[in-house]
Amino acid sequence: MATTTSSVTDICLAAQEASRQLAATDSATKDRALHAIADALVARTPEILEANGRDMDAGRENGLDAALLDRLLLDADRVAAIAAQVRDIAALPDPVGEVIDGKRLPNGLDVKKVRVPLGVVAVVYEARPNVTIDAAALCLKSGNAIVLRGSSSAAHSNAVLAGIAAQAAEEAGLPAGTIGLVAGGGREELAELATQTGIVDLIIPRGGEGLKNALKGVATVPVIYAASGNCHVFVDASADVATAVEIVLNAKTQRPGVCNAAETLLVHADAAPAVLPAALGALRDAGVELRVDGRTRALAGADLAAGLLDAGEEDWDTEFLALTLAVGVVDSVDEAIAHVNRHGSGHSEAIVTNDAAAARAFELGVDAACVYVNASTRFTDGGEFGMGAEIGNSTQKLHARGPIGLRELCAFKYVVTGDGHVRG
Ligand SMILES: NC(=O)C1=CN([C@@H]2O[C@H](COP(=O)(O)OP(=O)(O)OC[C@H]3O[C@@H](n4cnc5c(N)ncnc54)[C@H](OP(=O)(O)O)[C@@H]3O)[C@@H](O)[C@H]2O)C=CC1
Ligand SMILES: N[C@@H](CCC(=O)OP(=O)(O)O)C(=O)O
Repeated sequence: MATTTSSVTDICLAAQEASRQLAATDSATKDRALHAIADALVARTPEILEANGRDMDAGRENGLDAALLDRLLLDADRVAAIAAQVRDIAALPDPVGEVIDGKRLPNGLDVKKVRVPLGVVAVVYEARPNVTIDAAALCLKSGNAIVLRGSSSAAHSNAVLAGIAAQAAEEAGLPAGTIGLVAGGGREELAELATQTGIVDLIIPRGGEGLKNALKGVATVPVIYAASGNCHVFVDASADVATAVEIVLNAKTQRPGVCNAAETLLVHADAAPAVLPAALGALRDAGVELRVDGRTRALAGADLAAGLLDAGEEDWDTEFLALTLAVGVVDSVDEAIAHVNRHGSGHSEAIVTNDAAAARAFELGVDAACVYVNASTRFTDGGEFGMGAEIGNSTQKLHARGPIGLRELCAFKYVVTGDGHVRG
């Protein structure tokens, strides 16, 4: 069963014990466990919804806004979708044992580079209960034990979800400790988890810059940050106006509260007279608050100008996570790249262009996990990338970048086979 009363160290030690067995567990057993989890989630939906109802009541009492409540909410359809995602993960190829590289040395030694699980993965995440199951399923499939630490706002939902998953996994033959949940205390659990040196192999904090900063000073175990997304859409001089409007509208409004939503629109000065009135009009009609620089205001037209706010310097650095967008005009692709690299958070960046050279310059120049050419930033997602799901989107460069899926939850080892070889 998922543990909620043991100490953080006890939960991590149990996970470590489990991880040793999981690393050698065959694909069929892992897939059977994943299907058992999916079945149990569907069968025990009323229990999940009852627990989620308690989190929702507390969220309303604590004044969580509508977007956060929607993120927290589960209903029967959402539980069914979570279960379906677990089955999708089961259907993916097992990354463990995959030979990434191999060669026969001149001395006859056979050297294979083989994908292996990391061991124990700890995940700290926001008040989105589906992450409990997505993360557990990805870790299980990749042969890792997981220690979960969700938001206290989702504590009841997470306890039931993790409990169901842990029980189903154990009944399907996986070791106790495969799925652990830390949920007994407050934020100090983060430091406890992040200092389990020699027990936890990786911690993934999925959340905002506050979480990232809280970890930075204390973590002694390896960390992959799945942090904030200050994402941009740059409309180049050659862009088609209708395409540009559609992409920026999608990137900003399709789900404004997520990490891959756009927060700034940059427009090339040569395209601005045509693009800005169309884009700003569409964004305004979609309810977006627009914070603009002086050049944007001058080109917006009288009809739109009255509703525009002036952008302050801090707006270029702000992840609004809401229907708010900063808008500016730049004179070149290079200026756009420089702006993105200065203000972006290394998450997802898009260029809209019909010029191959501009696209190439943006691809090469922008330092981010995902660079889009003529597509919305909203695609940064493990599910959308065909990875089944994601633990989060890494905003750092080592060892994973962008969606963290099965392969990113693995390391590798060299398996070297000889025939009585000794080194002379
Ligand atoms: N790159 C990615 O994959 C993703 C990034 N995000 C980013 O997350 C942010 C939105 O999420 P938000 O709701 O703000 O999540 P938070 O960052 O506030 O919280 C996430 C988790 O971290 C904990 N936490 C937060 N701050 C601290 C701290 N100082 N010390 C210890 N624990 C802490 C929270 O605990 P508790 O709630 O109990 O306080 C929660 O479990 C956005 O910036 C978004 O871009 C979101 C999803 C995916
Ligand atoms: N990658 C996911 C978004 C992840 C995310 O940002 O989640 P959250 O901040 O909890 O709403 C998607 O594209 O839907």
